[in-house]
Amino acid sequence: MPATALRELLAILSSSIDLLESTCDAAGVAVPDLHEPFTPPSEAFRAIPAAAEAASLIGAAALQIEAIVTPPPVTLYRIVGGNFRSAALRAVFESGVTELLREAGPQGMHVRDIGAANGQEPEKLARFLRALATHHVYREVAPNVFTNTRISSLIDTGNPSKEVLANPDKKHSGSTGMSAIAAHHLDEVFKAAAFAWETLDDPKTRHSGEPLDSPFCRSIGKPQDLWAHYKENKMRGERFGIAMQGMEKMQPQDAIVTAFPWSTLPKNAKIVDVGGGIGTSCFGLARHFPEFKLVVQDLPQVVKQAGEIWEEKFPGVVETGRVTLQEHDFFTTQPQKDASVFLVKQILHDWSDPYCVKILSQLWEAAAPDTTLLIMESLVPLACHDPELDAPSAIPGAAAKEAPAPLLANYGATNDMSYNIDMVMFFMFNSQERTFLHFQKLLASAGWEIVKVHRQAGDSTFVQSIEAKKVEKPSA
Ligand SMILES: C[S@@+](CC[C@H](N)C(=O)[O-])C[C@H]1O[C@@H](n2cnc3c(N)ncnc32)[C@H](O)[C@@H]1O
Repeated sequence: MPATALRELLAILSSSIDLLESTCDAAGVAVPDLHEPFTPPSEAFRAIPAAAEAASLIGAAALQIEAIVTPPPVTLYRIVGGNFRSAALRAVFESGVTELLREAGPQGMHVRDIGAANGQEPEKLARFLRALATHHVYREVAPNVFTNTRISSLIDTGNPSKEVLANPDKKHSGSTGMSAIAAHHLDEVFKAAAFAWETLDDPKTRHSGEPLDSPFCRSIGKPQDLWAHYKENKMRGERFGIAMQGMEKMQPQDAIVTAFPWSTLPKNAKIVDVGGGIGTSCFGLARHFPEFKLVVQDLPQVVKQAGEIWEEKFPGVVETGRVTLQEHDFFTTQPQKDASVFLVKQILHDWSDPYCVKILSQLWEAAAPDTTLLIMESLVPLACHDPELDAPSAIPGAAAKEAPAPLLANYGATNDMSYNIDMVMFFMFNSQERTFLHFQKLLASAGWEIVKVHRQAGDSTFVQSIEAKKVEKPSA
């Protein structure tokens, strides 16, 4: 009798669990405990490529088995009801429940006591928490008594619950940034998402790539892009700055250091982080390559925030001139003409193709012949095998590792962060994440040629780095 998909998936599951356990045993690292709070060291196993691959296969196989055996309406409603759970998470998160549960410890806290501390209605809290506990975000350890899990602890600001509740606008200060990115997605992105169909249904905005035709603009009821919105809404703007650090936390620690062979550059190389935000990428570079000259460019209000954060993290480094924080609009002439590397991380995904060409053209004008353009973005994989990337001439690293059949080639929902971010880009900016071939064409149109794609060990990250060199600009 031929093996059924279920049996094939079980075989993948079983051999991958064996491999994960033996690899972790050999390396002396543990497979994380779902009930323990998240800590960065608990992710150590994922730095071992074999363990990371085994974990991806386990997740992909388990989710595919689940899709086969679960009643279809239940699976459908996991999608339909995604926003219901987002709303529940926002309610418990914004009312300081995660911090209260951290302080209560592993025995948990009764919703009555949570309500007494945060002023919320205990019964409503219990309903939200239970819905989330069903997905391992929080845990009901006894009737109406909840604790954090590895997942819910990710959005712990780490600050005392009293401070979080008394001063909610400042609660992300000093956090890892994960709480801020989640809060950003649960707030302005969540609301923008609700207007996706209205934007597509409207013939005036259906085919547009203009930022002001985004679902976000529809959600706030005015033609104002996110950056202008943040100038007006200081809390959201500051939260976004901290959220960018959270973005980094979703990737392997110091992913920037392995994103490119930095040590091949001259000791005093100048790295220009274009649209660098508060300079999150440069934190890692500053730590590992103390002789590099780092320039972080962004809009004025972000540069101001960056100044405060750099002073806190690396006191005095800006005064030494090792790190320059520069106000610069990347649609205008690039002032740095002697860059070894133009680092452009998670910028192009904010803009539709015609805008990206403008940004890339400014960099092309300022680049020396040996300047490297390093773009860090998600290279979105197809959900099936990508035959276009089979060609022997394909650029090294262009093709993502694909999962074996009968798994989805992209490892399914265990690897869906790039699709999440792609949706966010549409909601907020009317822009997108791109496939490798899309990037290749886009860069070529602005005079850049991709020479290599650097992928992280195990490729468990959702941000890859695309190395490109300046070539002749195609004639218009
Ligand atoms: C998604 S964030 C990425 C930040 C940073 N590269 C990172 O990965 O942490 C996009 C950044 O682009 C900046 N930005 C938007 N428009 C800009 C412009 N015209 N010139 C320079 N920076 C801009 C925003 O202020 C924001 O910091």
